[in-house]
Amino acid sequence: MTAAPSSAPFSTCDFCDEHKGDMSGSFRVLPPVFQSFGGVAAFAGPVSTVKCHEDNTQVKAAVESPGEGRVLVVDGGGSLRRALVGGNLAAAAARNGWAGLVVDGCVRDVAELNAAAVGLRALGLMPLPTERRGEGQRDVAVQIQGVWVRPGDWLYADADGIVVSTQPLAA
Ligand SMILES: O=C([O-])CC(=O)C(=O)O
Repeated sequence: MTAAPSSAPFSTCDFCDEHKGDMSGSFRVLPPVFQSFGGVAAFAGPVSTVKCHEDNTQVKAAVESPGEGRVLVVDGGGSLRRALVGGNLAAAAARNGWAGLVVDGCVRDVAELNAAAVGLRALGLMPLPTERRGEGQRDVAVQIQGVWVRPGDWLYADADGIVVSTQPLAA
């Protein structure tokens, strides 16, 4: 049993203790390449996805729509060349009830991100924004750092890491 941070209602370490023998693929762990931004340290919820490449049109549309406690997983292909989320989109995500965002790509406006009441993980900071060309896909299965994540999966992020499950996990 691992002590959870006082504010987190769950522990990814505890989930891993319980599910480390899972060979079904139902329980997955993302590689430890994400940095934590955003004003909420731990977050969880059902997954919605965006798949895009250096174009955040669909990310903007998603965070400007009701989040209903979900986590937006953005497959940006790991690109370090453009920021897919900045202060405005993080604030919109918080305002519209998204629990958090996991971005396989970069973000910008670090001070504004950290002031937003939303969880956020991303590969790093990059001040250059995208060009919005209207491209990208919504709610398709994506691969994040080689791990499949599907709309309707459950995602849990805390200070130790990020896990994904086809079923909600009991804290
Ligand atoms: O609008 C963008 O492309 C990203 C950004 O800077 C913001 O969210 O504030």
